[in-house]
Amino acid sequence: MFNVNCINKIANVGLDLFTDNYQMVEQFNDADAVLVRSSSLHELELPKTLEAIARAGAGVNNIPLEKCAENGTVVFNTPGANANGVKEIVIASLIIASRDIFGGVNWVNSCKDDPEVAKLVEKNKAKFAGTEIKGKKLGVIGLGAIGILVANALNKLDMEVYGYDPFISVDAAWNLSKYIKQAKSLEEIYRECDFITVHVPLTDSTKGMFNKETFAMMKDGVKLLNFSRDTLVIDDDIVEALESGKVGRYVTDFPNPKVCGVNGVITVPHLGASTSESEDNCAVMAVRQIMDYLENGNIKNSVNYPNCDMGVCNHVGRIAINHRNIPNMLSQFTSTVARENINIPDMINKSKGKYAYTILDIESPATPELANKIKQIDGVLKVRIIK
Ligand SMILES: NC(=O)c1ccc[n+]([C@@H]2O[C@H](COP(=O)([O-])OP(=O)(O)OC[C@H]3O[C@@H](n4cnc5c(N)ncnc54)[C@H](O)[C@@H]3O)[C@@H](O)[C@H]2O)c1
Ligand SMILES: O=C(O)[C@H](O)COP(=O)(O)O
Repeated sequence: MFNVNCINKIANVGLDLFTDNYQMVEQFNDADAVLVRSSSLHELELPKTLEAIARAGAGVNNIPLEKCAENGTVVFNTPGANANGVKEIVIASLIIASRDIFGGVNWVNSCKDDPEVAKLVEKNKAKFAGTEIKGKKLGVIGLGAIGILVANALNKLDMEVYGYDPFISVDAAWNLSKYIKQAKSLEEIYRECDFITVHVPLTDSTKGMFNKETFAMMKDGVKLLNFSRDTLVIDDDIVEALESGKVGRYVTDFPNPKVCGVNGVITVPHLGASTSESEDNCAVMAVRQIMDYLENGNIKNSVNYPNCDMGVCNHVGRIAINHRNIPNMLSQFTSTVARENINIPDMINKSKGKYAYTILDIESPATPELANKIKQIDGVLKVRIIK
């Protein structure tokens, strides 16, 4: 029986996939696997028994990835599962950044008791007029699951789209419309674009990427959309840029006390992925990945361990080992198994950065004694008997 703890609400269509071999538990410390959305796990102690964390979503800055890897806990996310939800809200946001729809709606509501409201509207509507997005230049920074959908969709709405992503994957590049112009540098995006939308993860290198210096390179009145993460943008600098007119509008999915209510800021309550479709997609993907890991030892879409797939075990036993990516690990595993006179008919070993993962299929039942011997090897972080 596997114990699963949900830290945030996870869509039922995902949870319903768990078989009778799984039970939901209230306590994080009792869980073999944890499902989470945006809650921060940074302050939590990780029980040694925690096998997996699945982030039902894309961003994993709320999870201590290295601490999890050291604990032998595999962290998954669900790439692309909520990308369409974000794409659609970005399209809406471009339009609300161009036309004062919110200002107009709020003003009409304030006139609701006036019997002459229809006449008033015709007299005052010019105050809320705007511009169209057709023909304007849009810079998309980060061409992953979301950035690609955004770039292609806005190009179809007749925007001139520039894309920037020095780490673009081959798959992503195949999916990018040939009409998207490749920006060779961020400066090119800043110099050219009327609208900029950012779709990169929050990392040490992207934190604060929008600041005084970068705003200075942008066109006057540029409109910035942030559906990625709060701290990509330096709050004091965006407020100053809005006050000076350098930035015309800032639409952000991440309200905070410094930007809420500031003139020119449109704050959305982190709604990018809050559609029933995105929530369902993320939950299903997260649950499937957890089940495959717990039941078969396979890793798909991990952000701290390598992908590793041996399918379902057709041999007598299977042992899965989370370990450091250092020399001589494999030969120590195989010789430990060989000393027990056990044959290894199949195996796989993959690495990702400092960490690696090995699955050994064996021709005898995997015993706790054998698992313990492997656990003693320096550099091993966790050993699991899968079968
Ligand atoms: N608002 C929301 O509800 C919501 C929903 C989903 C994702 N997000 C955020 O959006 C981010 C992107 O999501 P995704 O699904 O597109 O992820 P993704 O991993 O598919 O794409 C991220 C892309 O950013 C690129 N990148 C990384 N560093 C870069 C840099 N310095 N300059 C340019 N490009 C860079 C990567 O190469 C990758 O192609 C997530 O990390 C998350 O923070 C927010
Ligand atoms: O990174 C993500 O997937 C989004 O920010 C969505 O977060 P949420 O699942 O808390 O809505």
